[in-house]
Amino acid sequence: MDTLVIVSSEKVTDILDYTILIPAIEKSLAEFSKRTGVIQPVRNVVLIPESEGFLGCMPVYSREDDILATKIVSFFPQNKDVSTHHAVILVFCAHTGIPKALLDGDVITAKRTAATSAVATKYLVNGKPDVLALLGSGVQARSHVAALCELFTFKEIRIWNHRFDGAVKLAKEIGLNCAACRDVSEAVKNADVIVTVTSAKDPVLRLDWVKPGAHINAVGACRPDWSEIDADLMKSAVVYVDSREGAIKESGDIILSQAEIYAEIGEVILGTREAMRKKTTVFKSLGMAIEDGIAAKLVINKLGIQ
Ligand SMILES: NC(=O)C1=CN([C@@H]2O[C@H](COP(=O)(O)OP(=O)(O)OC[C@H]3O[C@@H](n4cnc5c(N)ncnc54)[C@H](O)[C@@H]3O)[C@@H](O)[C@H]2O)C=CC1
Ligand SMILES: O=C([O-])C1=[NH+]CCC1
Repeated sequence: MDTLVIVSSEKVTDILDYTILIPAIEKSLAEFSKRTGVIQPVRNVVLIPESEGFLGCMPVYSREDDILATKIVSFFPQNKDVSTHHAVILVFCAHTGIPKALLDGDVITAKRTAATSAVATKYLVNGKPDVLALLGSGVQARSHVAALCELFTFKEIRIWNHRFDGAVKLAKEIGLNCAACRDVSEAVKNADVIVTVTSAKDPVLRLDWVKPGAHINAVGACRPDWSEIDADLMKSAVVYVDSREGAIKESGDIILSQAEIYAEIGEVILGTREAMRKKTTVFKSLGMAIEDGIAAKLVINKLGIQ
């Protein structure tokens, strides 16, 4: 085996800028929805009952992008002093199958998920958004603020968390235009963009709290029996997903509510499905291996890894 290069989270952080990541993710979402050059099975998951978590394996091949890679990601929701998600991404030569690089996947997972929501918001938000509401105050909440602020200038950012001190801490980090809220209804009132990034297994966001025409990035609840969004909201919104196949197998928000999927976000980017900006829209994100593969490729290209 040729030398396998190990890429640390520090290196990934240095290289992976949203200005390059967001357009690359946009292109890869479109590529995925063309159904021609990307082979990506639905995540294979081993459940770990003791910790109510899982280990997921996410392989992908993209002919167009010359990517052969797999992410392995763990989710231990009860972790207290360490992160709840950990990941590595193994990149292979797409022509020989020789392993090339092993990258830390924590930062890539945080940034590519937020970049994906930023792309979905760009296509689905109704006009220029002033108010952003985040439900959850962990890793993804932080990366979502950074990615969304790359594309939009919010007058107000509101944070709710099931533990109020988490919301207060994040609000202080973000600064002046940001407030911690004690209730979800207060956080999302008149919000133009809402991001749900919690480890909740039951709905935290309800239909009657959401402004008609708002755009919601529903990022948590990645198991078929978990949900973050109540069924009435799911059924009344226009629902977009990253992958139809993934959503009908993994998303409790969709399975439990029986909401209809209108389109993949890649189809909107391709122009084959409409962006219903004036309606309330939900982008249900589960996370795709092609997002990890593209992000990993940006990093290894920059490092000159052949
Ligand atoms: N769609 C995607 O591509 C990805 C989705 N995720 C999901 O996003 C969510 C957030 O991930 P991270 O920020 O990395 O996790 P984190 O552990 O850093 O943050 C989780 C947040 O949820 C809150 N929380 C925990 N239990 C809760 C409950 N029962 N009800 C309400 N809030 C609760 C925590 O206080 C914390 O603010 C998770 O559901 C995770 O699985 C994570 C990575 C990728
Ligand atoms: O795509 C991803 O890496 C994940 N989605 C849900 C948990 C981790």
